[in-house]
Amino acid sequence: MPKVIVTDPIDQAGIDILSQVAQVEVQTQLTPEQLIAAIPNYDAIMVRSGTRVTREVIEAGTRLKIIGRAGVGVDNIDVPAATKAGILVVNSPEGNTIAAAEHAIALMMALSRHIPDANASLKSGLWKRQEFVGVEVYKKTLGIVGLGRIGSHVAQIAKAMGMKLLAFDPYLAMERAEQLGVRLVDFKTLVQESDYITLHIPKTPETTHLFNAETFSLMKPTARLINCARGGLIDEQALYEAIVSGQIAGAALDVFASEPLEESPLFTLGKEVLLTPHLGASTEEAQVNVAIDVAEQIRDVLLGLPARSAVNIPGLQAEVLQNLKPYLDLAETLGNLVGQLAGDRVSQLEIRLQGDLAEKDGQPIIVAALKGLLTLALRERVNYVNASIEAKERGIRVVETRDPALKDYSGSLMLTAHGPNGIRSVSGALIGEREVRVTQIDEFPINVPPSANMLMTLHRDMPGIIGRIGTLLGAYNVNIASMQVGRKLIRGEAVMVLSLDDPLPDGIIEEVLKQPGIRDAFVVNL
Ligand SMILES: NC(=O)c1ccc[n+]([C@@H]2O[C@H](COP(=O)([O-])OP(=O)(O)OC[C@H]3O[C@@H](n4cnc5c(N)ncnc54)[C@H](O)[C@@H]3O)[C@@H](O)[C@H]2O)c1
Ligand SMILES: O=C(O)CC[C@@H](O)C(=O)O
Repeated sequence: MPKVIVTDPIDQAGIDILSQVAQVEVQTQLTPEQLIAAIPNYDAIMVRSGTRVTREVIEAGTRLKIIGRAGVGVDNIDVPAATKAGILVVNSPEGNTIAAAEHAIALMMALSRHIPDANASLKSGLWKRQEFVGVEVYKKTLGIVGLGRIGSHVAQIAKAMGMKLLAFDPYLAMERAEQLGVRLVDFKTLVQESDYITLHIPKTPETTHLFNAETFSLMKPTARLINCARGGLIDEQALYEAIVSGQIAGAALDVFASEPLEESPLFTLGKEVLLTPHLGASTEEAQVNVAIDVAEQIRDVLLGLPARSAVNIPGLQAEVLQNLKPYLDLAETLGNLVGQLAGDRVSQLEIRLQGDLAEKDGQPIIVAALKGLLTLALRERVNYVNASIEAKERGIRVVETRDPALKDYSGSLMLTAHGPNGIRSVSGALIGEREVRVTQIDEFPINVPPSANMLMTLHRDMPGIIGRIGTLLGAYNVNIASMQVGRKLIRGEAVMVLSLDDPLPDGIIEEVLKQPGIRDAFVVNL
């Protein structure tokens, strides 16, 4: 039974799902060193934001197939290292959207009305009404940086509260902003015109310290900044100085450059600063959502099914995989076959999508073909996650071409590889819905189903050749399941493909090559 380790508090609903297919161990107090020592025993790890899944953890995780992040941000996971190792990373892109958006709004309101300080003051026995006079958000301008899932929901709530909305999101279509009643502006305009600014962007090199001393100098002295997205988007020291100097009015932060936050100059400030310990996703509902969402994906992947929210194989979403599955099998088979023909160190692979297949998304089919090709060298170390990276690292140039006019099958695929054995090509198609057929090898038309043990010859078409090969295999006690010959001209060059019930014993290829008329012979395992 596979083993899954859960290293952050996860709702029981998720543990129950994992337990359907795996032995689950919950260990939420591990040090980084203890995690590295433990990880070789597990097939999957499930985390929230509390565990750092570093390169060292990934490299030690020799059995790992999947890393599940019960939440959105994957900045605590070394995704490139996981991709390189062929480990799938999945998250829950929507499970905590509402929770995070509501927390941002809660922070904005609590900051505006000094609720935490007023509460603490009253509980300490004081009745100070004058000290906690706040400001209204009605008719104020809210600048939303990042109008994705959470930013959009914040926009909807803020609109209902009577706020004017601006957004900065260079990757968003104008129509989407219009639908939400938000004016898309450049960053400087947003910073200068907003009374409140709320951040809903990922942390990337481009967004790190987006709010720094220079940004604060552009903001209104009455402006307040909310960050419920990621630590590191704000230069916290510069924020402290901007508040102390009166450059801006205040800030409410849920996330910090270093977590858990143990010391900060912001701790010394009063009601103009409001801090929560990364609680954006901490609602009962969100924790159930993300736990179920990610646990289901881990369960499915351990059962050999696709994941619906894979972070490191964009383009291979579950529905796409389901629809394309027969074609992925075809591409993988042909990739493997053409690799065996072209020899080690293929420098270029051309993938030609023909007929109806030319209308489909080529990316997953290319990945499957590369997986088939690289399986020859990398065996089980290559998969859909790392096939493209491994191909790139090996200097394999990938060329995608399309020929919708070719209608010999409803959809067919031709792969051409440049390798030490020259430029070799194979074609294949699906018979019915999902039966793979190899339909051409180099220039020779054939029609063979792939099988685990195959013998292929290139030879001169001449009487007696089929009989001699049959007799030779018989002498080695190898049973022939099916045989196909393809040729372009009578007594010209030809190809023979035999599907065998038994593996070919060592030394037989040398014997085949000695037969008259045989130009080349290969064992092919598909
Ligand atoms: N505090 C929490 O507990 C909590 C909970 C959930 C999510 N989050 C964080 O909130 C953030 C937003 O999550 P989401 O689900 O809305 O993500 P999303 O991917 O749906 O939206 C992000 C938006 O940011 C935009 N964007 C990217 N780079 C940008 C840039 N340089 N400038 C402006 N816009 C940019 C994208 O175009 C996108 O529209 C993430 O960082 C996520 O990790 C925090
Ligand atoms: O795990 C958490 O509670 C935080 C999750 C949040 O930061 C996210 O990016 O989804």
